[in-house]
Amino acid sequence: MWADVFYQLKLDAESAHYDAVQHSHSLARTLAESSSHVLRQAEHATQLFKLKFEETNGAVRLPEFSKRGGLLDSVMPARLELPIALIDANGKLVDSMHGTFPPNSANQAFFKTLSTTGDDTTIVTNPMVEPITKKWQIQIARRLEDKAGKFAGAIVLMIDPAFFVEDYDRMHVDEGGLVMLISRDTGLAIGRVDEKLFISDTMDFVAPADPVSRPEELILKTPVDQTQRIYAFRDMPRFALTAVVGDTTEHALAKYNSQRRLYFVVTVLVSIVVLVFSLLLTRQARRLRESMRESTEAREKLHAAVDASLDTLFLMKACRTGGSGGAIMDFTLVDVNERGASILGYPAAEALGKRMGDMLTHWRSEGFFDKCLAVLQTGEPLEEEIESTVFGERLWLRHQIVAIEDGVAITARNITERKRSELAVRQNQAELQAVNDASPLGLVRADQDGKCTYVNRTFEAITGMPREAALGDGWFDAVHPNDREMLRASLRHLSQTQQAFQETLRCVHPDGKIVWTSIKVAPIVIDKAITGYVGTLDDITLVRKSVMALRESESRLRTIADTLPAMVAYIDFEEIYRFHNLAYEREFSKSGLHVTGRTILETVGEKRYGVLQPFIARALRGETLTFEEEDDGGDYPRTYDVVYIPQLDEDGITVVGFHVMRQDVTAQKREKQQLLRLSQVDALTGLTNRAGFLQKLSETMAACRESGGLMAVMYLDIDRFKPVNDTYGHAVGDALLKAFSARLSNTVRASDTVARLGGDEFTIIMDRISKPEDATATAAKIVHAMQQPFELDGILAHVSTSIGLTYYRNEDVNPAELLKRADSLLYEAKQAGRNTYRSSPALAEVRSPNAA
Ligand SMILES: Nc1nc2c(ncn2[C@@H]2O[C@H](COP(=O)(O)OP(=O)(O)OP(=O)(O)O)[C@@H](O)[C@H]2O)c(=O)[nH]1
Repeated sequence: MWADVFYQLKLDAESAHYDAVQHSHSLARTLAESSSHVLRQAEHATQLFKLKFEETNGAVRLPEFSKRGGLLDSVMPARLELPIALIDANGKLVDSMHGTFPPNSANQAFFKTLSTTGDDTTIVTNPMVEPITKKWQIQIARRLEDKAGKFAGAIVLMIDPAFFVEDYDRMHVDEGGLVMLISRDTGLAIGRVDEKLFISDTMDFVAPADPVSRPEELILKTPVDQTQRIYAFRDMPRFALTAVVGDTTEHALAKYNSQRRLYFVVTVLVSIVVLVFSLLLTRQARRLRESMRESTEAREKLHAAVDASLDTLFLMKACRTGGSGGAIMDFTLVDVNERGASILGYPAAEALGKRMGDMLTHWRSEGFFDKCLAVLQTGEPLEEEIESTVFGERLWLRHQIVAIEDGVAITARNITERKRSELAVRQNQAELQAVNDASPLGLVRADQDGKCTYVNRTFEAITGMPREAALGDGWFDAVHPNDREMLRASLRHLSQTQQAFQETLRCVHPDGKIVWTSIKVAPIVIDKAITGYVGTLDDITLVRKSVMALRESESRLRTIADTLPAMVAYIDFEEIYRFHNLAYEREFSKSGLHVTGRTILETVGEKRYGVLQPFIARALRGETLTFEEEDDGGDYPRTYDVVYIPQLDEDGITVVGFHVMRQDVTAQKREKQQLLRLSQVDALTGLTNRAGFLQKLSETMAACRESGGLMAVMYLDIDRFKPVNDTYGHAVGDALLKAFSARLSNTVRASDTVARLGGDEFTIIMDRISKPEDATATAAKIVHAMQQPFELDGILAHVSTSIGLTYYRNEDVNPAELLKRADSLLYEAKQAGRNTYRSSPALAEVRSPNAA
């Protein structure tokens, strides 16, 4: 359609163009004729002048010729005031009007031609620029002769070409149309567009675009203005001019363009309509194809489904005696799937059209025919599961018989497997029943409302309630009245939380016997909803008795343990307190601790645990041990006697924990230390006695060995003490001993140990002396101090002392030997006359001023 439209438009365009050319050509012809007419009239005017000139023998003049109503006015309107000139035979300007002419034209070509040729013709020049007025002019000149026929001059008439194109209104040129005269020889052109006159000396044009069909058309090489036009021309051969008229393309093709727009609008509308219809048709066609494809697919699927179906499918039509209306004697197979055909033992194609009675041996004996007949006659479909013999094998079949038009459709499925599974399930259920009944636990199942749906034999035995009585809400009656509310509350809580619970409750037999049971109930949850409950019931009467006995035993044990003053605890292998008595609780509850369940480390803290850990490790290795634990964590330091006794497992080997017995012995220890201290003090003088001295000596020697320091030991004896005793009595002797002791203590350093070994013998331990001279100086000081008399209750006693002084520094000597060494030196001092000291020569020889 579009091709036709374009083709038609092409034809119309050509036709419109042709018409435009013809129209322009017609106007050009009019212009050419009009212009030729004017030029001819001008020629005619010159001829009239010539005639008049010759008639008047050269007397006629221009004003007379050009006057209104004169000769010129008869051929050319005088009002045009055409420039006109009269030139004599010498070329000299005789007269002129309405224009400026050269005074002499003898040298001009037209004059020479006219003067030399004898023809009575006009010379019409190409348009040219008039030298004086500078206007375009066409000059028309004619030879004048005298009576003798000799050249007498020339009449010259000038016509402005604008005159030809100004009068274009007669040509009905439309707005924007162009009217133009072109000089074929010079290319000079004058034209007009609307009111605007234009002159060009370069107007050029080419041959028509289609010289065959439109020979009148003309193409301008250089456009006159911006307007597109269709030009046509008409030659004026006599005057070497060409008349050109151009109609605007817009105007010339207006009708065509309007028609083209109409074509387009109509074509577009038609196209849209066609397109819409096409789309609708395409969509309909696609839907049709789709539905056909779906229908084909559905049919194929149905066939495939029927073929692949586990069901056998038979379509049968009634086979009657004597044609339609007769009694049905059998059914004829009209359609069957592959599975059905295989049961019949024929390929499907062969089986079609055969009677069922001929193909199935049990057709009538197993009642199939009668059933089909009944369905066909009553219209009631039949669905049942039957056991049948197929190819000698007993199979379970589920079949459905539905009436169709004058026949029946049978679908049958082999459900032997399912039937066997059901049997197996029933078998399993029976076994499960037996297992349930054999279970030592009572089992109860309830629906979502808590109504009992099942109990096993054990439940009956435990509760003394028969199954029938337990069903529904009956099972609650088996529970002791005091425990029923608790059970109901637990079931309510379970229904809200879906969390299983376990409770201990009592059951009451009809004879009043109480059975303690542990009941555990769990919900059956499907898709987050409770669909029922399962509970187990365990007879714990015996266990409970044992537990009660155990609790009683434990209680007794606790009572005993709590009455003990000692702290008693049991700690397991993980070092966690599992048991402790009241004393233990008192001890640790002071710091706010609850010990049971905590580890030893958590209970006693890191510091004490560091001390205890080695003992704990030994106990857990199976060692029974006793140790003394010092605790300085309280208000005052305390001492405990601790016993760890490991606890062995039943195998007698594995240590599972240990018992702790912890007793505060702080008071006993303090008493013991007091006794010890007293046993080492001399009763008379209050100084350290021999035992205390020997212990102190041993300790000081050990410290010296360790530090490498120097120590000194002095052995003193009072000189001539016996006479004091003898003279003044024993009491004075005692007083002297005390005074001696006091003076001795005052003479030495506070850190030195002064001891009385017995009688009048004393010792001094000088710990950590820097050099031997310190000790000898002290010995000398003592000797000197004791030379002073002692005033004893009015008695003045004069005694002195002798000293044996020895040293010790990391030697292999025991305390007794060291003391002996000092004693020997004392002896030496005595031997030396008393009142002096003797020291170990090995270390230093220091003598007092009185020393011998
Ligand atoms: N009053 C009193 N006398 C005591 C005590 N113990 C011992 N004696 C006496 O002290 C005397 C010690 O005598 P000696 O050291 O042998 O005699 P001495 O007179 O000091 O002689 P020298 O040591 O050789 O100068 C004895 O007579 C003892 O009976 C005591 O506890 N009190």
